[in-house]
Amino acid sequence: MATSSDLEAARIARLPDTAYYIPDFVTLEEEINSVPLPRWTQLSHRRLQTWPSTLTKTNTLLAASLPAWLHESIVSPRLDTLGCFAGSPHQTPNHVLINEYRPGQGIMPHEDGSAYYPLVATVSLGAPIVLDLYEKGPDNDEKVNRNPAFRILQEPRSLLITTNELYTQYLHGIAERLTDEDLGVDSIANWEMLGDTQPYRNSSYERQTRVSLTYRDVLKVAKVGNSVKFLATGR
Ligand SMILES: O=C(O)CCC(=O)C(=O)O
Ligand SMILES: [Fe+2]
Repeated sequence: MATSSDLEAARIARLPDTAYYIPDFVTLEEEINSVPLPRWTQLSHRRLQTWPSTLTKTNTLLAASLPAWLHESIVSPRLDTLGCFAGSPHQTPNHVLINEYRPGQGIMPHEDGSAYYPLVATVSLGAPIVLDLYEKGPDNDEKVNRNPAFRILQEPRSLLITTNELYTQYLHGIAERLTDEDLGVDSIANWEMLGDTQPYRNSSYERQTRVSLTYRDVLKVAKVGNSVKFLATGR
């Protein structure tokens, strides 16, 4: 079982502090069983699920448990064993965003911001994808460069953790492309840590549908009465 010393061994040494990459974090069987329930919000560039609910305008989570298939299933206990949320206020994730990217879809460079403890744990399912990291601009909200400062290849079934300065000082995004190119030891920060470099022998691959489960700890949680809960969840 993965423990906190495994986390140290998984640090991506070529990146600013701090990112961790663990290939084969979930098994093929677990991957197949973790296909999310149909609760998608269609965005223009991808589909999104937010569990247990979207945050309020003041970035507050209305207290509610994550559904069992997200929280009691394999992933959360494994994250707890790794100890990655040990320093966060609730010591365990309380919020999960699930993104689906079809070929050609992506997510604009952005930062996840101060609503969350500065750590995101991302489980990738279905297909590989490249995550681009950009340095922040002088006004702290625009990317400096058109080109990413770093690129991380996320294999299906892998876990990627981004935290500390990498969370606060960089933007991250996924390019809207049909093919990820220029894949190799020079351009991919976690190349030596990949479970399988075979698919990238030709230094590129055609995108297929990829799903990401991004686990976070929302700092502000409000206990709510039943009436408010009803409004928030529609149940
Ligand atoms: O799909 C990913 O790996 C990144 C998703 C992301 O940046 C987000 O949901 O904030
Ligand atoms: Fe993000």
